[in-house]
Amino acid sequence: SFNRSQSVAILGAPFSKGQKRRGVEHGPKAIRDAGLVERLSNLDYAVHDFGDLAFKHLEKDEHFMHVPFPRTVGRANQLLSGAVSGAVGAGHTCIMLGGDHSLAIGSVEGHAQQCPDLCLIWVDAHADINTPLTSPSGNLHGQSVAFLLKDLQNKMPEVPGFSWMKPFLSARDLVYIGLRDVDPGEHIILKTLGIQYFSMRDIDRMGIQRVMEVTLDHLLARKQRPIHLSFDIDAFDPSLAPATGTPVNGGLTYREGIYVTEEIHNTGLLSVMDVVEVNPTLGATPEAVEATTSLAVDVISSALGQTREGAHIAFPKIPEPK
Ligand SMILES: CC(C)[C@H](N)C(=O)N[C@H]1CN[C@H](C(=O)O)[C@@H]1CCC[B-](O)(O)O
Ligand SMILES: [Mn+2]
Ligand SMILES: [Mn+2]
Ligand SMILES: [Mn+2]
Repeated sequence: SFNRSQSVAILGAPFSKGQKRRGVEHGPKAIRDAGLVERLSNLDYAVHDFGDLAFKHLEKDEHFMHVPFPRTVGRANQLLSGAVSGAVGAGHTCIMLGGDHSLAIGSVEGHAQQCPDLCLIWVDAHADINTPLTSPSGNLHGQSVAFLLKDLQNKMPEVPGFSWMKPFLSARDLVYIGLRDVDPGEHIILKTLGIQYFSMRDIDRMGIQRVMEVTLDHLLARKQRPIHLSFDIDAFDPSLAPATGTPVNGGLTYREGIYVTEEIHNTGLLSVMDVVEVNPTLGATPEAVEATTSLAVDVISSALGQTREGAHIAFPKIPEPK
């Protein structure tokens, strides 16, 4: 059976072609510069930083319909898939630092190569479940989930660059938390597929404790299995995470976001976590960038076991004078 490893692998994915704003490719460096490795080393993990993947920009990469850079995005995700599969296969808990949210295609696919029974928790202001036929922008960071779901395959065209993969996830194995900006095409997909989601209104009604209880029961009650947590920093309120490409008012409080990751840690089943859409060039001030990057470090640390009540690994008992 699956048990959480004591070693964590950090994978940097400096990639931006799933959307149109420059700068999100600098996310991995900005999150590391906010002290990620030190913070994780203080927890009971061996930390292996695998560095950043080297993505190639493909010269000939014409639009597919209104979708930009399909082959570049597809190839990047093919590379990321192999890296995530390797890290999980080597027994690490894997932290993937984005980069834009199109990277979840490769991250979840690579994870599923090792853990085909994985479940996916998508924390985001957005559903990222447009198909090329419903997408208002064509940007692939708003379509990631549509590439993963078996239930959507007769609604998906063949997108150039993605022939290396096939869909593997069932709609029942996915839960959304934090939705507050869902496109019409996404809404009909969520309703038609009966996908379990908790919008910001649901969080207001139920409270985050009940949302997590229902989420983890929905995904784990029948069978314990590895969790893939795909965390878009724009799930947080823009007052907390301003340096991101598609901010939407009325997001998660700091305490709600940390409660989500504490509960996921406490399952002992976290296997891969994506932290995406940190764009250090979009902060209005250095303080705004720092707030966003340190929030990313906090949420990763919490998912890996940092607790608000403290811990005493270093002190087996209260020290006594000689
Ligand atoms: C684009 C603006 C006008 C809108 N408020 C916005 O953000 N919209 C979201 C929702 N659907 C859009 C799309 O599919 O292009 C945008 C994707 C965001 C992707 B994500 O990874 O950041 O979650
Ligand atoms: Mn988002
Ligand atoms: Mn997203
Ligand atoms: Mn975003």
